[in-house]
Amino acid sequence: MVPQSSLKNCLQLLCILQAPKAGFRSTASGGLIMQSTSNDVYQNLAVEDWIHDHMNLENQQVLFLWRNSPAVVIGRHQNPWQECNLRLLRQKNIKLARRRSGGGTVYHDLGNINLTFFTTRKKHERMENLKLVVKALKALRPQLDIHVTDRYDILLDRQYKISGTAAKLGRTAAYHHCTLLCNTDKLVLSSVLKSPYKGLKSNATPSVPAAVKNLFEEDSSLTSELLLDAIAEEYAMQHKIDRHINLINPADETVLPGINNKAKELQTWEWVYGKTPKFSVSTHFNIAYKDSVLDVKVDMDVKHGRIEVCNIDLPEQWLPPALCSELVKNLTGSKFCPNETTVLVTTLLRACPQDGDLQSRWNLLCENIKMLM
Ligand SMILES: Nc1ncnc2c1ncn2[C@@H]1O[C@H](COP(=O)(O)OC(=O)CCCC[C@@H]2CCSS2)[C@@H](O)[C@H]1O
Repeated sequence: MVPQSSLKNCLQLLCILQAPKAGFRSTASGGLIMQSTSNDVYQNLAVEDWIHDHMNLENQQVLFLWRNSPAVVIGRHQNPWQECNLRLLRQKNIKLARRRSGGGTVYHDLGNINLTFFTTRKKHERMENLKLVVKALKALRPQLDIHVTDRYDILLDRQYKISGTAAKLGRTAAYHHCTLLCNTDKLVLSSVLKSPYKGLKSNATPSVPAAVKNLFEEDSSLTSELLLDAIAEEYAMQHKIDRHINLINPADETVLPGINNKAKELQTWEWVYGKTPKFSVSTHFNIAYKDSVLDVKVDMDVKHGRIEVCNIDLPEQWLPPALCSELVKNLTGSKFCPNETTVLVTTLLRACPQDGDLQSRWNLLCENIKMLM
């Protein structure tokens, strides 16, 4: 049985969210605080998209609070191969998401909170939002030494980053979102945000690495819940609204029509990898086989995540040139992706003479090529 009060809240939220954009009727309040019931990064980014696309923010600003299970979130114009260790992400089951705002790459887990401030484009004010966060933290723990930098990071003790910022400015609506490190796994953070890929050239936005710290390290009585409540309270006070946090389920199509399609789109390979700005890989690797060591040179141009031009340079006596050019031909046009390459090389190998020695060489070569991806 749903309690009467939460049913009422849910209906109120439904009315507010679904009021038609043009004829939106403002409530008496000038703002709304929402918190996601989901820890899925794609669903939460989809809520951001939904609010940005559907809500009239003219008389009503929104603060959206959310947390994710382990995920790496890259900026809109970034290259995931350049920014993180994709193999480690796959091994550790850490999701990779591309957001719609620009800027660098961050790591999320349940020890990190995310805050999204929605306003009209005209009222977009990153510094004000960050000052609000600092004020809330100071109200909670006055001894904290925290301040906002001119690149909109929040620093602890003048040197450790505890929050990173990015923004999306639409035609009329805008949002500013930021992280806040409370108790994130720093070992995982630093290991996943290290790229092992060599010889990569691109014009994609690079991240700006920083020394990070958790607020919990400074004061072990701090929890994500305490921080969220303190920020909601400060937001409510400054916007003169009810401090009630409206829970929102990002899978609920009755409240957020079309949300599931938005979440699906954010998970597609075409969005996450395919939106990577054009880049090139120019590298070489050694293959040790029997008594010799072979040097293999590989050059690739990758556009929309697909191999556009491919060159593999290796001695003729090691692999029949026809086979090498068949590999190059098949790689061209395919996704720069180890799974797709596995399927492709397995199919090619089936059509090959059943020669054990040749197969071993082929496997070694293909494994090394997959390691570049
Ligand atoms: N969670 C988190 N919070 C703060 N700083 C982080 C975090 N994860 C990594 N880092 C550090 O920031 C740099 C990248 O800094 P850089 O300045 O390049 O990028 C950012 O800060 C982007 C912030 C995006 C915020 C969005 C809000 C909701 S969805 S993601 C990285 O190399 C680490 O050193």
